[in-house]
Amino acid sequence: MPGPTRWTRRGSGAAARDRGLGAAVGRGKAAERGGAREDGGGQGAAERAAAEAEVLQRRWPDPATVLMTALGPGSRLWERTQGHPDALTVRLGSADQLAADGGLLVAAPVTVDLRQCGSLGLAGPRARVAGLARSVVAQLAALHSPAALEIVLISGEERLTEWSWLGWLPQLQPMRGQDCRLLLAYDGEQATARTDELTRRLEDGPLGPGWASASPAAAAAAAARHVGPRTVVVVDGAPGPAALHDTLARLAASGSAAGIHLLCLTEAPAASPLSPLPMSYEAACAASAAFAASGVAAVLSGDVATGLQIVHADGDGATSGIAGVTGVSGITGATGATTTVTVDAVSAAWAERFARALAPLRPAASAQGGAFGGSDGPPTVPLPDSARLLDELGLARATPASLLARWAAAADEAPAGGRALAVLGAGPRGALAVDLAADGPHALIEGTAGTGKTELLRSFAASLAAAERPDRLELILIDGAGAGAGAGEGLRVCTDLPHVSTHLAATDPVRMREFAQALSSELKRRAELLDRLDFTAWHARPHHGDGGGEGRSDGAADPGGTPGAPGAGSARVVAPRPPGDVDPPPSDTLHTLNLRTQRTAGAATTRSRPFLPRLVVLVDDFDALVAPALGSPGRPAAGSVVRALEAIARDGARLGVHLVVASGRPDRTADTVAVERAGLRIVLDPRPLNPAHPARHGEAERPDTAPAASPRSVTPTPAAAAAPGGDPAPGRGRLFRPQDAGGTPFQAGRVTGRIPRTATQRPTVVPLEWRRMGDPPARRPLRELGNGPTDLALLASALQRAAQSADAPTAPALI
Ligand SMILES: Nc1ncnc2c1ncn2[C@@H]1O[C@H](COP(=O)(O)OP(=O)(O)OP(=O)(O)O)[C@@H](O)[C@H]1O
Repeated sequence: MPGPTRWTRRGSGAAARDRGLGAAVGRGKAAERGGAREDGGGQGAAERAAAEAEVLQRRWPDPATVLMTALGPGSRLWERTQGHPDALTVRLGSADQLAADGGLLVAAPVTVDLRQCGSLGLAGPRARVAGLARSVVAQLAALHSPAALEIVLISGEERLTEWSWLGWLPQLQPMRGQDCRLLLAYDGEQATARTDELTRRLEDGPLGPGWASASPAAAAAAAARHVGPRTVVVVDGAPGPAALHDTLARLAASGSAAGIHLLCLTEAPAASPLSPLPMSYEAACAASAAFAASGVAAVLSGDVATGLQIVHADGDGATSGIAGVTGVSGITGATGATTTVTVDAVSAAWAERFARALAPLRPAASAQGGAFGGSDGPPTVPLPDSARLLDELGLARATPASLLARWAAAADEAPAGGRALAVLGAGPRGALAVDLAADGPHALIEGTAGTGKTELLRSFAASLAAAERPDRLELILIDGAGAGAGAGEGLRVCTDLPHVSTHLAATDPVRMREFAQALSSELKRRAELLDRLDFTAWHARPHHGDGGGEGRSDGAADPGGTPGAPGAGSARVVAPRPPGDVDPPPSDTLHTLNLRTQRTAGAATTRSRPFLPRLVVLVDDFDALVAPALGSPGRPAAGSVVRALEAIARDGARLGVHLVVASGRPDRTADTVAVERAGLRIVLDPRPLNPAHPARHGEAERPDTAPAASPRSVTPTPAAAAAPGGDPAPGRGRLFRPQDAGGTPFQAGRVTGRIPRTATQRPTVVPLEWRRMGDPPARRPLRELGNGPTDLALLASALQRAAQSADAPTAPALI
């Protein structure tokens, strides 16, 4: 950090002279001087100078123009996009300046480019420095959109009212997944949260974890290369311990390497004969370490502190001008002595009016590209510790009517053949969904023991079922470990879903072989039926007799109808699958509704078209099928089941058959076709992405660096078993789509939890206090009904009733 004694002032050789006259008077004097110059220099130079001054005024608008821009809103609103030549350049005031050709630029703007100076300190008597700071922040907010600039305030409770106008600015909304309502800090805890968020970005930036000790040259070089949105942090009397002040000082010195610029306010006597500039500057440095570390400082001057002098922290600008500062070199007065700058300042009422005008404005969606989060869509939010699938599905109160509406919408929107859409849970931008038809065709879930694979498969099944009618989507469930007596049969609870035609537990070799054979026959049947078409094309093709594609005719016109318009003939008639035994349904609900009776040959044969729903086969403990334990009952037949599944992996895409497998031992399954052909990969791993920061907020934004989160490998680690700082959080994972190397983090939605007491979704009322806006938002605690039904049971029951009223039968069981 440069010492306070190494300073350079710009703008005055006579600090005693306080212009303090306001712009109008200043302009009058300047005009006189300009007139004198005209006599000697000719009219042409004066006119050129006037025109040049006007251009400069337009380029760096004064406070009046800034306010009009917000109130309009004017065409200049948020004009400074990333890469704009004047981005992050703020006007501090105005001064008469000499043009290159000798003309006088009257009251031309004096500006500081934060990109070049890194951070800017503002020092002076409190009331005056606050007025200047308001003007600077308002310029930034008017000229830079929230997509290009975020503004953070770190202050103390004593400034609560003073900065309350910031609450209206859209730039204070958290856009990088910060865990707060607004980017504010009024106490030590909030200030620590904000500085943690900022320092993380530096650690992840070009200087890496050693950013704090990087040389000024390295920081400046990294800052020059920075692309992307910027952050201006207003530091005004930061609360908290000394360590926080040190961090702020380091941020002031090196933050620009990651696009972070501090605006540090501090109270100091105005530079005047009583307190010469060096003394005022040093007083300010002593009061604030962040101020001292700022690349450039503006110290108010004069008896009434309406002047301004600019100090460069390392003194390099002494002879050659200060990099990033315009308007102060060559300043001259009538006597030829350098003059002070007349400071820009606005009142609190001005700022309030300005900020309220911006409050309702948001950047157009087209302007958001490349902003925080890097892509279109809503801003990122931190992932919750747990998520309820039904909430993520938007089915908090799953009712048959809501499901019927969903299915009807699917018939309208989905491509021919229907969709296989599954919401996995909460993602950084809301519910995270995958479409097996579009993104798959197959999916792989990997994770060590207890990471939530079985639960995710259940949620996968439940969510697929909520998205499509049972006659358009069939589910087959396989418990690969199949230890018997319920153990290892984690998917059995899903057999209540009306879409499930068959459940196989790998316990009985005879049944397993039958199943494998039936599955292979089903593939063959589909291949024959489709002929050379693929599944979607087959459903889209015009049918003889009805003139329309099946995909549209079923359900679109009549959501309650049977798939395939009755009476339509198929080019090739293939016998529908014969009904077979199914595992005895464990559920009372199922018995009550007796939906399985619909899976009779009668139900199938009344359809004039062959029954061809999309089929998803979900397999838990796939590794146990690939490498069955010695002595496990299913071992002799496991190979036949695996071969049938591999046939799906190879040919399923064309046949409308998808595979979703979960493996706890990737080392055993890595070479299987099922794994190789999985377009969607999900890695469950409860560890924080960077163990050095267990409690990171906004990890959703982080690029993936942890080797265990690679889409191809899961390595059991002790850290996986227990996330530091608390219990392990099962269900935390990352989804890797093709061409998505970093993956998308998510918290898997739980579906076997008990229905929460709050399932009725009463509104929650939370008092919002300005001083608490920097806290994490209040979240409604999820309290489950201790002995109530599970969400899965609630959903299954609603699905059954919906299927019944839609007359949408399930496919006959495979065996
Ligand atoms: N998304 C989730 N939210 C909350 N709890 C979960 C979630 N997923 C799983 N759990 C809980 O974590 C525990 C382990 O889950 P699960 O059995 O699904 O893990 P697994 O990876 O299949 O384990 P194993 O490989 O040992 O079978 C269970 O108690 C389950 O209720």
